[in-house]
Amino acid sequence: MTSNTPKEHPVSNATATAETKRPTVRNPGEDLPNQPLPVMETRALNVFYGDFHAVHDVDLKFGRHEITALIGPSGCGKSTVLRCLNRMNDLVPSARVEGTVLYHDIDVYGPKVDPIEVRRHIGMVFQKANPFPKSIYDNVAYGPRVIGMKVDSMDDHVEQCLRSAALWDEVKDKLKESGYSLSGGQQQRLCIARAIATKPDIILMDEPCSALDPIATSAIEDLMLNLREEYTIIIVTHNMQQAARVSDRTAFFTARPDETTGNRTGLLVEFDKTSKIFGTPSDKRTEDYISGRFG
Ligand SMILES: Nc1ncnc2c1ncn2[C@@H]1O[C@H](COP(=O)(O)OP(=O)(O)OP(=O)(O)O)[C@@H](O)[C@H]1O
Repeated sequence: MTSNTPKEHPVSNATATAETKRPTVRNPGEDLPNQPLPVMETRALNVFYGDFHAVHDVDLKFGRHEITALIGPSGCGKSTVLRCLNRMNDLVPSARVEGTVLYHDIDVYGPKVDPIEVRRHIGMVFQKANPFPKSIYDNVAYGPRVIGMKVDSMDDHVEQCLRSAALWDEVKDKLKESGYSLSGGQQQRLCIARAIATKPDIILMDEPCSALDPIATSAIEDLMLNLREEYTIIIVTHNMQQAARVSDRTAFFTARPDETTGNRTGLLVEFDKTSKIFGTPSDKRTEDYISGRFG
């Protein structure tokens, strides 16, 4: 991210050595500070598509090495908020962002910030697995090569990324085969390996399991809990059980219709520890949603 960007940002994957990794994976919500120690933050985030006000005044803090789930009914702006975090909305011509998005106190929409660099630090995994039409090996090696990332051995790096994505044992004998030859769940893990290959700090996941069966979903959820030891993860999910199973904190959004136009603008209702949101939410709208009375 231009000269403003710290070269060695504090939670860089590159600095996570074997000694600094925690020996066991903690359970979601375990050992959680009351307030997140934010890696990323939105302040009064508003998003418009043309004249349509899609998201209103979102203030959120995403804690380091935590999984934050964004939940809420369809159209409340979860994906829109997620895409603002790594400037993916720049690719939508009608999209306009107001407010502030901070990454390690750097304004990601600042005039000197390069969106490509933002996306290098803040990777993304999409709803539908989208491997490149390349070999399994090249899917992982592509990003590091394109950005000229220095690695001692690309073979070792590819292996490490595939191991981190819990895919190595299944593909180590067919690295030259196409990424398309894998099952849907394996393709999604390949996309996760690809996302971490450029050593991001944060991984955004937009409904990463919605196209997967329960077994593949379970594998991705286990993987997320492991990845959280090194990365900060922000996930959009429609699956409330999934949010409850994997996330440390949950943000519940809803959509409020405009009285004159009827357009529905998304807003953040409540953000708290996941155990609180699913146990004793503070807002009736959250309670209605998680108990299935609405949405
Ligand atoms: N590219 C776009 N152009 C115009 N409007 C958009 C665009 N993307 C999203 N919207 C609108 O913005 C609002 C929020 O959409 P968004 O996809 O962020 O919600 P969501 O909560 O993620 O929904 P879902 O759960 O159905 O995926 C919706 O009204 C949607 O129609």
